[in-house]
Amino acid sequence: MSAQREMKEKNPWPVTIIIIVIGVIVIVALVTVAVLQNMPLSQKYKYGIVLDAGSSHTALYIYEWPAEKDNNTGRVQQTHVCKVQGPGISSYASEPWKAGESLMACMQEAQQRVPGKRHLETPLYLGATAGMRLLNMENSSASDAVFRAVERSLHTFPFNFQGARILSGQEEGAFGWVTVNYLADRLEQGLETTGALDLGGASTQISFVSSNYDGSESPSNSVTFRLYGNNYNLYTNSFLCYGKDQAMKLLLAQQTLLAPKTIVDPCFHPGYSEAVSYSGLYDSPCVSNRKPQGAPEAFNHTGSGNFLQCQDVVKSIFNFTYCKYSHCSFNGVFQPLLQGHFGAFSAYYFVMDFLNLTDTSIPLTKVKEVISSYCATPWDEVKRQHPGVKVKYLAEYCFAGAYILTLLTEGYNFTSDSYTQIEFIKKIKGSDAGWTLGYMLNLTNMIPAEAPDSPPLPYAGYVSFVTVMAVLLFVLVIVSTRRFWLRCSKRPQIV
Ligand SMILES: Nc1ccn([C@@H]2O[C@H](COP(=O)(O)OP(=O)(O)OP(=O)(O)O)[C@@H](O)[C@H]2O)c(=O)n1
Ligand SMILES: [Ca+2]
Repeated sequence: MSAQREMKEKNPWPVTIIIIVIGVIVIVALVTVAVLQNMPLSQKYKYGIVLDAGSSHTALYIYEWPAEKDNNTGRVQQTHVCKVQGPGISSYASEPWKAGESLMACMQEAQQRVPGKRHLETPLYLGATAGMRLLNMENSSASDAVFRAVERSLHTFPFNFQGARILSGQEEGAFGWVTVNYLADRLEQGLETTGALDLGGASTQISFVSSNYDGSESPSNSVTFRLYGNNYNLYTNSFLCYGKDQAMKLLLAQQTLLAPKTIVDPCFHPGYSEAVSYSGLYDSPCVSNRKPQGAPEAFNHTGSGNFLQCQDVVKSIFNFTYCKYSHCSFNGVFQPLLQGHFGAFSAYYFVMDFLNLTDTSIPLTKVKEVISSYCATPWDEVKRQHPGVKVKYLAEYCFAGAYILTLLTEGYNFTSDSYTQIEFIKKIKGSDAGWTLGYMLNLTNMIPAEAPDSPPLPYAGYVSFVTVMAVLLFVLVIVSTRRFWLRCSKRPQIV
């Protein structure tokens, strides 16, 4: 009996096995709890909706971001875009209710796309740009009526509607810059920023950071931001009437002064011929003061497809003669020296993409040759070659190509070297380049002024650290237990 007890007391294994089992259970429990407790929550998303009420069209964008990273560095991305059928809301000045009506289909789509339980908290914004700026200048009660109609429609949806308003040109430029740099991760990482070039239908914006610009020379062109702990002094300018459609009106108005009945336009294809009404041409404040006295009802707009002559006429809509600052772009507007990389979007992209000229390593001389050859192509042949493209766009790509080149090189002073720093873009990482994302990020305070604190270890590092430490601790306990038992078993037994 006493010999059996002795044997049991000298054999350490049963106790060691129990300790190992308990130890393994403790480690597994410890690591599991630590990992689960600190694991990013299962992906729940929040949403935001922005309606871009541009001069030529309206588009609805839905953005989403991980719910738990609300006020942090969580990636906000575009999940859906809906193109509103019909023209921009400013075109409904004479029947404002139609402006509200036009948004219904895209809004219904948004209602389907955003999960029902998020509807009430989802902010909805409508921002109008140059088309409404012009309508407001021309007839403010008509622009108010359009806004009332649009607001009435938007209020019928269950979202958190934050209002409809006209953005200033400065906001439009600055938020386009924020969008481009946010999407390319340049702000969070404090990298050198990319400039933004936006060509709309009625206005065009240029925004960039230049190290020789502190904002003092022309304060109205300066916007300052503090984002993720960095200060930015942004130069931005919006040229009202220098969007693609209004610039074309300036060009036509210029030419009708010389030939009021038939203009032979070098920026349109040979064989092109359209009747244009004077009232349609002069319906915008960009040109209304130039309407010739006793103009006929309509004029005949024909094309000759001559790129060099087209460039000359295009140049005539810019004023390069006066500048009260150290440097100017055009029309006496201050512009610091260009610096860095630029993203060019909206009509810059549509036009250059159509002309197969988005590659900016193509030398400017070659770019001119390509546009020149497109302009010289007879109109019938152009239509035959591009049956799927809207005829209005097709007719205007010759003018638009010449206009973009003139705006960039003569207007903003891009050289054959700095032209290569431009990238014609539509989307960045799946989200459209444009002012809407920057606008929403700003209004929802989603870009912090200071860089957020981050945990000392990334999640994977944290998990590895906890596991290694727990295993080490376990090995230590086992080794100590075995040593203890071995020592006990070697001690002389008192019988
Ligand atoms: N495939 C396309 C699509 C659009 N356009 C033209 O691109 C111009 C600008 O379009 P957009 O950037 O959508 O202008 P808006 O936002 O409507 O105008 P704004 O920003 O001035 O208010 C318009 O003249 C339109 O005719 C084009 O040439 N080819
Ligand atoms: Ca626009």
